Amino acid sequence: MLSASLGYPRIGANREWKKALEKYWAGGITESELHAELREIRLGNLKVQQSYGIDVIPVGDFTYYDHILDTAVMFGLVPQRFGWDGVNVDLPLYFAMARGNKGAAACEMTKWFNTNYHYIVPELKGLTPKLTRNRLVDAYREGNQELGIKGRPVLVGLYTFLKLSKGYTPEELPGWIDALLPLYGQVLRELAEEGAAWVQIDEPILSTTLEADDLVHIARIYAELGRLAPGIRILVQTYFEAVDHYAEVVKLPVDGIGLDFVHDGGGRNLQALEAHGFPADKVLGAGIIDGRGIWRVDLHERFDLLGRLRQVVSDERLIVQPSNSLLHVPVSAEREAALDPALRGALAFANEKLEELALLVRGAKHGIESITEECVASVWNREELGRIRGGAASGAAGVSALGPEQFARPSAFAERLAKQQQRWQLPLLPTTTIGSFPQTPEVRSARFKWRKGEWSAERYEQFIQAEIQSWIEIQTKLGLDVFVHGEFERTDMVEFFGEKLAGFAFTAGGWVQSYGSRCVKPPIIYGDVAFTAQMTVQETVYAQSLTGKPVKGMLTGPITILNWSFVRDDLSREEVAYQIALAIRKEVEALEAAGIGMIQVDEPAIREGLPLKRENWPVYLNWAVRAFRLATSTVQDVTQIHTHMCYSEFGEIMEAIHALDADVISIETSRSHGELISSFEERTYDKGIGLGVYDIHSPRVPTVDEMSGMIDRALRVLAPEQFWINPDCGLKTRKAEETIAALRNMIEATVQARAKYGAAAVKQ
Ligand SMILES: CN1c2c(nc(N)[nH]c2=O)NC[C@@H]1CNc1ccc(C(=O)N[C@@H](CCC(=O)N[C@@H](CCC(=O)N[C@@H](CCC(=O)O)C(=O)O)C(=O)O)C(=O)O)cc1
Ligand SMILES: N[C@@H](CCS)C(=O)O
Ligand SMILES: [Zn+2]
Repeated sequence: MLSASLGYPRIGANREWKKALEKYWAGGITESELHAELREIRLGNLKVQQSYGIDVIPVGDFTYYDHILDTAVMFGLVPQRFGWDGVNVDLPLYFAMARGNKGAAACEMTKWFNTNYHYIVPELKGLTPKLTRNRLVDAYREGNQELGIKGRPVLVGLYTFLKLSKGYTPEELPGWIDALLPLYGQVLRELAEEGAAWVQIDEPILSTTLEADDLVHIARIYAELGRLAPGIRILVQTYFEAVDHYAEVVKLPVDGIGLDFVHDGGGRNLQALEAHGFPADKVLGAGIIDGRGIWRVDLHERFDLLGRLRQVVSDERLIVQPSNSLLHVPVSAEREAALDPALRGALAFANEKLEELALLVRGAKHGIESITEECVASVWNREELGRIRGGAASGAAGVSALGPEQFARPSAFAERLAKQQQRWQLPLLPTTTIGSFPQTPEVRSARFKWRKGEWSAERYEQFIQAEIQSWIEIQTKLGLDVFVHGEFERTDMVEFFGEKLAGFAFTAGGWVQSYGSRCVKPPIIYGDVAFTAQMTVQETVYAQSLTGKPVKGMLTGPITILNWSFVRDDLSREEVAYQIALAIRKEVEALEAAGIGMIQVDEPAIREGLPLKRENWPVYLNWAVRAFRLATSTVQDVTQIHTHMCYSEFGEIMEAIHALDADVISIETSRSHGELISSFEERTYDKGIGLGVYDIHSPRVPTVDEMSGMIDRALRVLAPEQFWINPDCGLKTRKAEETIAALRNMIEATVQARAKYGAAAVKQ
């Protein structure tokens, strides 16, 4: 029996990766310095995995931005607008695809399955693939030569890659498979020549709901790859859910299959394995340690699971591994000494997970007695955690006592709208932003000084007030219609609320990559969530005191707080969502009582939480919508509830979006080049809506014409009376100059649109 890792966090124990990239982008280090810094992190990652005694160590999972972008670039899939010479994809071009440059908009970015990791969407239209550089050979060679580690290269599977790409029709899919097969074959052959014995090919698409054709294509791909590259053994890796077609998947003509035994719909992979057996000529990669959660396992319980797997698969064909790449968890819990020891003891980040794997393999090889001490400790850890959780006031039980009126606004939308229009007298096509303004180094450093005790709370508060004041002035000068206070006091839109609500803990260094160099520090929900004190009223009321324009209160919704936190595993997610909803509702009510008449409750993660299997969608969407409504329904008709969503494909959940019953919604649209707009073609969406008119994740300032184009496209399917003009998302990642320049252009595009659509609106 061996242990394996499927991928390791790139960011470094202290986010060295992020810091190096950002220094390079800011011109602070040269390209060769960047290469040297990232090389050190990359090799360091391999060494750590080796030091935990992991037998099979992944190579090629490291990246300079995103592994899907790497795959596209490896196959020369560079969209024409970047003017590629067709020879070598250099670093500026690579980063331009991710972040945009002066001449070309960035590629789209979207959620990686149901995680908060975002990948760059490959664009295939009009392109012919070719192998540029075999980056897996480079990675394998480096590990081998520098550290003597004969790693297992990781590659995203051809079918998953194509399914996540855009720019081709369903009829063109077989042609794309044919075009990529020889290239995948060449990559694998070259790896074999370099000495790699195995390759891990990730096909998480196998864990989603598949159509009949999908399996036919997948079987053809792997039959063909086996023929093209007979010298290397292939492990097809699935994760994030059970595979629906177990018998077909394990029959694929490959040498190993990786299955997730943690996130498998309540044991479906295990049931299938026990019912159908496992082919005797294949290796099973058994994902038995949670690669997405952060709780230490009960080693006894995992050992029992391993025992059941060993009944079906012999030890020499069994590899014990995390359920998925450890990319989704922080690096090490070692830094978390400030936490309550009971909580600290129950945490397993990437390194602790590797330790758990090594222990399980040791137990299997030498008998469970060889890990008795660790088994006892693991049980004790979980008991201690239960002790500090306190008595569970179950959210669902609490919710069942709430009447239906708690989940619905007192009046229908049309009635509310009339009262809100009366109150606000907004112009046609009102302009607003999504909430955050630049979190400059000064803002972050002020917070850092306050946290370290160098600044008093009073000084920090004054600093935040000065930022708010300055941005109220900027919004006034720009001529926006609905203002925001700017969220300067927040580290992150989820972590901030986690720090203020009961039931949450937050870490010192629990960072996880979200997209590119941007990281998040998800708070940990370990106990019952409850409101303790007002969280946002002071800053919002202060901002409102400086202007006659409405200032939107700005909160994060229950589903987003849930999805972007690490969540306790002893209560259902639904119950935890209701607990959060009731806490957020208290803040909504406090804002309203303080005179704030527009309140935005952001739910950008609602789509991301959607189960991978379609049959599980209705149940999730039902409780997600109920949680949002529970948080927002007790306000008066004249109080306008806004919500916001970004970086997901929303077309499929329009009905649920409608059911949220928010008065106004803003949705990211421009980074996906306006694709969402077609979802409104049926013209059934009747509430206020702002489809983002520019991409905020790119440092590039969009032109007035580009934004006018977005407005025109949207107004082909939406009425001007319901349309709002706003950027795609919050502006915290942008510099002040970029933000002001882009908003100035947005206002200019609005002025032009009002002139163009105003007359038509009057006529209607
Ligand atoms: C809107 N999005 C969000 C997602 N998920 C979230 N949890 N939050 C989001 O806003 N998912 C979808 C999208 C896109 N994703 C992201 C994710 C992350 C960012 C982002 O800007 N991240 C920041 C980190 C923010 C933060 O918490 N900062 C802290 C700590 C700052 C820090 O590094 N301090 C230094 C010292 C500073 C000094 O001056 O000395 C240190 O600790 O070493 C803070 O503000 O206090 C990032 O930079 O990665 C955006 C979108
Ligand atoms: N209000 C948040 C939403 C981000 S999804 C912001 O503006 O940053
Ligand atoms: Zn957003």
